Amino acid sequence: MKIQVAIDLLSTAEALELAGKVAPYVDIIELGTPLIKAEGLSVITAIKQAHPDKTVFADMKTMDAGELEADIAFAAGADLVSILGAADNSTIAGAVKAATERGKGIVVDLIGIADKPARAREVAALGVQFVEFHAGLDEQAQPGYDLDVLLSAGAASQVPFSVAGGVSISTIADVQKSGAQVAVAGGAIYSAEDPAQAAKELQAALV
Ligand SMILES: O=C([C@H](O)CO)[C@H](O)[C@H](O)COP(=O)(O)O
Repeated sequence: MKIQVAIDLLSTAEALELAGKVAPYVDIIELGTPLIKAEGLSVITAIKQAHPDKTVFADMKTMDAGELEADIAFAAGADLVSILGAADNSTIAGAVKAATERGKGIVVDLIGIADKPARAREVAALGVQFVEFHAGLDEQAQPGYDLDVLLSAGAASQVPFSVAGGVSISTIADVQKSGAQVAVAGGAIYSAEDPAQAAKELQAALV
């Protein structure tokens, strides 16, 4: 299983600093949606230039104009771009077209989707790289939030998937057991006192 650090900070300088600390322990560096909105596509270019050996994930969360939005993120240096699972199939197909032309990949984010396994199977058939079983920061903050629900849904989907929703050192083993290809960790790394150590421990917890 790969580890993806989600950088939900708000400046390119902070993102570069964090990525520099944690890069040795992660496979994928994700530029979070708030970061891209705050800094623009230039943050993608800055991170890719600093870490050309890493997979750079632009969390665009695109809902429309899939081909156009994916293409501008790829042109800026992204290797993977997220499109929302709530988008029309034509939006996802357009993004996949852009990815295919550039030799890159699309990840569909199932945030807000009720029947995640069913939608995962639909979008997998459109040629996406993998599907993200995701509970966003607001959903995680609600009483009774349970990561296990996401893990069960991912396992039931029978398509390549990632998991994002407050993954931490206490849950990463369960994420791996669920069969996920990628564990996404944001706050567990960027909010840690020592982000490099936190990322190292996540990596060390993998079997
Ligand atoms: O995608 C995310 C969220 O929508 C804000 O951009 C997070 O990066 C994702 O939820 C992972 O972060 P954590 O839940 O803090 O691990």
